Amino acid sequence: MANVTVLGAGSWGTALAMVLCDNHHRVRLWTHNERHKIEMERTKQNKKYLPDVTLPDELEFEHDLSEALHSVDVIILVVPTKAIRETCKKIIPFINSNTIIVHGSKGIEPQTHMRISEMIAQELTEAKYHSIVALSGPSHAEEVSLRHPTTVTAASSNLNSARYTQDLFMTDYFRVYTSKDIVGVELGGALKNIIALGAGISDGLGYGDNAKAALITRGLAEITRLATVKGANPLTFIGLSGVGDLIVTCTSVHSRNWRAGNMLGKGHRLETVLEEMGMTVEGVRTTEAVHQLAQKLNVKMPITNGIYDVIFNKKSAKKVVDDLMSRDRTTEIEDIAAILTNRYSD
Ligand SMILES: NC(=O)C1=CN([C@@H]2O[C@H](COP(=O)(O)OP(=O)(O)OC[C@H]3O[C@@H](n4cnc5c(N)ncnc54)[C@H](O)[C@@H]3O)[C@@H](O)[C@H]2O)C=CC1
Ligand SMILES: O=C(CO)COP(=O)(O)O
Repeated sequence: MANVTVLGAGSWGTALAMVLCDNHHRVRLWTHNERHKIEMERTKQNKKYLPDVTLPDELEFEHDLSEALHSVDVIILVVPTKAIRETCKKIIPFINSNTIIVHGSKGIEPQTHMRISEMIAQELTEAKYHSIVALSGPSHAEEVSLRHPTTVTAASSNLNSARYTQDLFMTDYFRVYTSKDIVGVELGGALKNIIALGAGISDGLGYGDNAKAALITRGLAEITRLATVKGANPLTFIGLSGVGDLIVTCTSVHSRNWRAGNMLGKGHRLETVLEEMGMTVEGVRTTEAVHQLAQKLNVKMPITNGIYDVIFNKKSAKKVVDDLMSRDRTTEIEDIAAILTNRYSD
C-alpha cells in the first residue's frame, strides 16, 4: 500500500483517485477550492466534474497542501496545463528525493512549447524528487469512474518508475502498459486534442464519418511528423497514446475538445463555447503552442494550422475544409516513409 495524493479534483483526478482506492492505497484528493473540498466530503460526490458517481468512503479530501502531502510517496498531478507551474511551486516544501511525480495532464505550453514533464522538471530544478512519469492514453474519466475497461501507458525515462506506476494503478478494469518514450506519449496525448477539436468542427458542419476518418488518419500523420522531429519514437503513435487516444477523443461525446469543436462548427463564438463548457478544453492552448512550434521547426501541419485559423483568426470552418481539400496533390506512403526516416536520420 502506498500513500498517494492526487492534486486536482476535476473529472480526471477524481477518476484516478477512485482507481487507486480500488487498489487499497491510502488516497488523498486535493482541491485548491475549499468549498469544493467541503462539498465533496459532505455529499461523497464531485457534482460538477463527475456527476452521478458515488465516491469511495476511504477517499480523503484535502484543501491544505501540507496536510495533503504529509508522508506522501507518490504525487499524481492532474491539474489543467495552465496550472502546472503554480502547483509545482507550491509543492516544493513537501517533496523529497523519494517522491515520484506522476502526471495525467495533456497539453503543451504556448511560448515555451514545453511538454508537461519538462515544465515540472523546470519548476522543480532546485527541489529534490525521485522521477517524473506521464500517465496517458484513451481514457475518459466518465467511463473509468464506472469501472469500464480502460488501457493507458505509464511513460518515463526511468523505467523502474514507469513499472512502479503500472503496479500502483493496475486493476482488473484499468490496464497499464509501460514505455520509455515519454516524449512520444506526452506529445500524442496533447496533440490529439487539436485533432479532436477538428473532428468536432467537422461534425458541427454536418460532415460525416469519411471526413472524420480522414482527420484522424492525416492528423495522426502530422502528430507523428512533429513528434519524431522532437525525438519521439514513431511507433508510439500506432499505440494507445497515438491512434488510441485519437479514436476515443474524436469519436466520443464525453470529449470536451470534441464538444467545443462541435459548437465552433455550428458557428458559436469561442468565448461562448468555453464559458458554456465550464471545464478544461486543453486543445485551444495546445493549438496555439503547436502552431508556433511547427512554424519554428518548419514541420508541415496543415490540419493544425487550419484549426488555428478557425480559433484564433475567425476564419470560416467551411473555408478551412475547402482549403485543406484543395492543397497540392501528394502521395500517401512516401509521406509516411519520410516521417519514419526523419526519426532515423538524427
Ligand atoms: N477528463 C478526462 O477524461 C481526462 C482528462 N485528462 C487531462 O487531465 C487534466 C485535467 O483535466 P480534467 O480533470 O478533465 O479537468 P476538469 O475541467 O474536469 O477539472 C479541472 C480541475 O482543476 C482545478 N483547477 C483549475 N485551476 C487550478 C489551479 N490553478 N490550481 C489547482 N487546481 C486547479 C479545477 O478546480 C478542477 O478541479 C487535463 O490536462 C486533461 O487533458 C486526461 C485524461 C482524461
Ligand atoms: O484525454 C481524454 C481522453 O483520453 C479526454 O479528452 P477531453 O479532454 O477532450 O475530454
